[in-house]
Amino acid sequence: MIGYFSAEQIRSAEEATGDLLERGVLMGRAAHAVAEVVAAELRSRSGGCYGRSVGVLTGAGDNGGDALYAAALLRRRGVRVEAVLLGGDRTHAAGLESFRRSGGRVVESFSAGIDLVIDGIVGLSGKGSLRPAVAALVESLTAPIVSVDLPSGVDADTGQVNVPAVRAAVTVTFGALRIAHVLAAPQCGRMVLADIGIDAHEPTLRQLTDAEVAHLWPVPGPSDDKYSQGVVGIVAGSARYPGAGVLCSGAAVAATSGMVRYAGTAGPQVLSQYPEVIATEEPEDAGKVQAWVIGPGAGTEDTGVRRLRYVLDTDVPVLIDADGLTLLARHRELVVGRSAPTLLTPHAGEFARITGTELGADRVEAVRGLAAELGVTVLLKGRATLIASPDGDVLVNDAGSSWAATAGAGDVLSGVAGSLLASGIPAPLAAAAAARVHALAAIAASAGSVSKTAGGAPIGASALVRAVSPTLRVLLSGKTRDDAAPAGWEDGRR
Ligand SMILES: NC(=O)C1=CN([C@@H]2O[C@H](COP(=O)(O)OP(=O)(O)OC[C@H]3O[C@@H](n4cnc5c(N)ncnc54)[C@H](O)[C@@H]3O)[C@@H](O)[C@H]2O)[C@@H](O)CC1
Ligand SMILES: [K+]
Repeated sequence: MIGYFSAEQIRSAEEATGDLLERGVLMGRAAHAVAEVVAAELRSRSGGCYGRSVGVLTGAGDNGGDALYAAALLRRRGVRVEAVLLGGDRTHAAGLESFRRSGGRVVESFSAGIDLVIDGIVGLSGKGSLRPAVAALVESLTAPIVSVDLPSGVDADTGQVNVPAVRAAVTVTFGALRIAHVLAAPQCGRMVLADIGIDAHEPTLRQLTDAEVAHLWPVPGPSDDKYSQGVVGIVAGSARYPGAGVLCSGAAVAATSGMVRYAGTAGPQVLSQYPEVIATEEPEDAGKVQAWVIGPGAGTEDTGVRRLRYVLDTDVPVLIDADGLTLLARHRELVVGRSAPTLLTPHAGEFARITGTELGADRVEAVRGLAAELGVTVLLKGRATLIASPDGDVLVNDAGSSWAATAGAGDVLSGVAGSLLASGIPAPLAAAAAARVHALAAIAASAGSVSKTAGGAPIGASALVRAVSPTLRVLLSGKTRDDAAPAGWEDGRR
């Protein structure tokens, strides 16, 4: 499990160190970590440290203090350092003194040809857009940037990326990851987490590791058969959108060894691609299932409402997506008080349709609010997908790429998550594990190989379905012994 913490949680953890914080020990450690990362970047980008030049941008707080102390340490390695003090006379005094003593120069603007910039404008206390003068300077930067704690202009708690904000090549943070490091991951570049001797507990957001996903993924045991592993029913696709039924069913077939039933008018198209699926026209005729997926391409007319009412009246988990969410927005009462879990998987537009208001900057609060209000699990899609349980717990998955931003990719996610629900995995974990595998499959499909992690080409959702199995093969290859289970996750299974 990877934890992400709010600014307040980080401050409390820092305060809990008492003496260390007051004596500036933590800042010294932070500066040391920044200097190490900058030195390594200089070596890899320009072949060494000595004689290279680094520009430092400082604001009015301790973030600038970290940057100035780091620059003083770099000066001792023969790096030329110059600083633009954007915080004026509120610049961190002791940091500035150390910087000056080391031979650092304070300048109005950077010399031509600097090799790298240290961004110490704002960190945890940054709020709102960067001041206009600062913004203009940030926009003019061309050298690679190492951000201290957070890329300036990115909100620590919501991950909101103001315009402009620093786009870092590397971000060095301290003690524990901040929420913005996952919600605004593309802005942060490579993350380095330095141990400065603080302990933060009970993160606001948690992300499953690949090992945890592998551990909870269902694989058939010696006494399993097609029924015992969970049967998922898919109500998706229509005469107008048969493809949604095909993609959703195909993803469900690939995700687990359990059985897939299909209910809708796209049965012939589904069967032509996946003959292992059992198809009927109506969910009432489908036979017993352990979970339902309803909505992708299913249409929003009266038959849709009737089918939605039918599946929500059952006592098995139900995943509602796409057209199902549009119908739900008009009949929210249908999910309230269900005995079995309900999982909603909206994108931002569908989320706004259900809540009646546009998603604001604070996606975590929004998704948590809807989950609590309806008593359901909500998976809000995005580059960083958020999954909120009714009890307020929030999981996150950073997709690591945006290749899955393509038509039909949501249908694939529903199919994968639905088959996990049918296998008995609790809704939040099923949603998070599905999001993780979906993201890994998108990268693999785009790269053309599961072993390649970089490069790639645009993909369609069919390629994404085909990549599910190879992705799982790699993911599950580490799942050999029960004692390889990460602590704390055994209890996650029902
Ligand atoms: N507290 C500690 O023990 C430690 C703190 N550390 C550093 O201290 C940082 C937090 O320092 P501070 O709380 O002093 O605050 P910051 O340095 O994040 O911000 C300083 C000031 O910048 C101004 N500001 C806010 N938003 C702005 C904007 N949009 N544009 C321009 N200026 C803006 C405000 O006046 C704010 O108080 C962390 O991010 C980290 O880098 C590290 O040294 C580790 C230890
Ligand atoms: K910063």
